[in-house]
Amino acid sequence: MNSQNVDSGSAEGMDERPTTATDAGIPASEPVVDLANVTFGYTATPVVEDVSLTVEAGEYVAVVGPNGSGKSTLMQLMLGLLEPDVGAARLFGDRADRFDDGERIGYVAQQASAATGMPITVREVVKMGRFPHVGFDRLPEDNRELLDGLRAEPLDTARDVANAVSGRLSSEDWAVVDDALATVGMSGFADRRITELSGGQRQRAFIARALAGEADLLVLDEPTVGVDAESVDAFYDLLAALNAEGITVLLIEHDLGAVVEHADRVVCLNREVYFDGPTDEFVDSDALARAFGAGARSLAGVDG
Ligand SMILES: Nc1ncnc2c1ncn2[C@@H]1O[C@H](COP(=O)(O)OP(=O)(O)OP(=O)(O)O)[C@@H](O)[C@H]1O
Repeated sequence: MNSQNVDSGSAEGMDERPTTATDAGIPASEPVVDLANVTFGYTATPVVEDVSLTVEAGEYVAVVGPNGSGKSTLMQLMLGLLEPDVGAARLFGDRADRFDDGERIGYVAQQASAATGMPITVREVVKMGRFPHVGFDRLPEDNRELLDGLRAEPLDTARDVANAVSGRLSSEDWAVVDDALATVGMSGFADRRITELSGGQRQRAFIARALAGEADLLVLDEPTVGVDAESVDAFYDLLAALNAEGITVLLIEHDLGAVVEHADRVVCLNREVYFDGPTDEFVDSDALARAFGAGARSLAGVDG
């Protein structure tokens, strides 16, 4: 285990995170994302055409492409938020549009949209990550087991039932919340309002929410737009540490310099896939110029 706390180097909170696809309950052969010949258009004209790609558990994949090239649309197809006109999209082995295990996915939006109108504290944001895990689902399905629990450990079992009925977080849930805050280096900001944070801190709080939800896929849509350069570096260090723990990272990124530095694999899109492969091969290929047009000369300086 080598997770990092961005601020202090602590590895708290990551000990129980699955490290392999098999540990995570996913058959090793089951891709996290699987698109087969997917075509989609909002109108009769496709904005994503004949895209086939798979993302395996533990990968760090960046999707790049010019403005309007279909990146967000592709992400929505991957997550089952849009249905392909042609082809098939699968998520953790299920049809993406029928996938109902949402807590497995942590979504971090552009910070501009994440920032709006949330006068709640960081801890409250992170706590939301636990909501799918609380409630009746946590109680034993078998009544006999519940009765046995009441006999053997009446106080603990009664408290579990009360928590389930009220949807309250248990002390274990709060420990997960605190661990997630520590992992992203935000323990000291737990009681700060989310509106009173810098862009980079806010994005780390949203990552903590995903960790508290025990997500094993992180989907990030241009997460560092508007975040200052130093915080951007810390943010990517955090993503790398989480990926090293086995979390699959799927990143839409505008900043090609960051992609080249951090992602293992690049999918370069402009309606169709222009390139899909290891980042160093992308750097050496002509995919960038073809997808972005003749003006795209420098990886670090391209305005996607
Ligand atoms: N809800 C929608 N209804 C109709 N057209 C849409 C919708 N969303 C996106 N489009 C169009 O689909 C195309 C692809 O858009 P998309 O947002 O997927 O691209 P993108 O690569 O994410 O762009 P950007 O980098 O600017 O965020 C664009 O031409 C866009 O105008």
